[in-house]
Amino acid sequence: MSAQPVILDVKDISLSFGGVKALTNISFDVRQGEVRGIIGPNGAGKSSMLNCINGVYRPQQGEITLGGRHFHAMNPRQVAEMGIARTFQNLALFKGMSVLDNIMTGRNLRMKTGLLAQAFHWGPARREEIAQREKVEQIIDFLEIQAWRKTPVGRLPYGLQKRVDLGRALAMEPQLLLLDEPMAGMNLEEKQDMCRFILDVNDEFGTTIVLIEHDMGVVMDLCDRVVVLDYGKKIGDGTPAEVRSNPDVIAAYLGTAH
Ligand SMILES: Nc1ncnc2c1ncn2[C@@H]1O[C@H](COP(=O)(O)OP(=O)(O)OP(=O)(O)O)[C@@H](O)[C@H]1O
Repeated sequence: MSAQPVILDVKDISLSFGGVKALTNISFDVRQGEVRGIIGPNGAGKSSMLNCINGVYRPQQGEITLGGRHFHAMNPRQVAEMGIARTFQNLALFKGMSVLDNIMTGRNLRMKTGLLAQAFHWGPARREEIAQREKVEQIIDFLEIQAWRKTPVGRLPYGLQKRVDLGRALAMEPQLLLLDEPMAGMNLEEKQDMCRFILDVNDEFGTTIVLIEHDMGVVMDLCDRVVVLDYGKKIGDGTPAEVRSNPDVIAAYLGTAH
């Protein structure tokens, strides 16, 4: 793993909301093809970190280097065009729309024909839609959700909705996938399924993954390397075995209810 190039380099990022320091001088890197975890107790700054990477928050200090390009802050559109997709802690799906249509929304950025041509199903737009549909069907097969293709997402159990959200992100064919607590709120079986899909995405598509997780056990099973945050500061960084035996990490986790 250490031979792989760094594709995302986070340097000295600080972010405050008024008087609250959400992140203080955070630096870490992500290597191509790895599963990188960000863990930490409640309010540690995990979501804030992800939101700096995907351009939702603008840090007051620091720099992010992505694929060799330096940014102080990015906008979400730029981020998507650079091949970063994310899933959300609170699902961002269209509940009344089918599984298929929800995943199709992830293809928008890849559509070449204009909206007007799409609306009228003109020749090239029609052909493009068929090609896009094929890609979406592949993702549906991959995630084993064929049986619910036409079901409105709002009617599915939570674990399956999370899988559809992953499908929407995969439809963007990302280089880097950011997962915000992909296992939160799931029962044990749903968690095991999601773990398997995350590892399969990493394995079969070679997608680099950064994931936020509360549950130490999950991270230990999934991640190649882990960053540990506590009160906005980095207190650990290394392999799961290294961070698990780090006294600062142990203290931070023993000091909370996790
Ligand atoms: N938009 C915001 N406005 C004000 N304060 C914020 C905002 N977003 C985050 N914070 C604060 O920044 C700190 C870090 O929050 P963040 O959500 O990043 O932590 P987290 O590790 O993701 O927590 P959790 O595990 O509970 O999701 C917290 O003190 C939080 O209250």
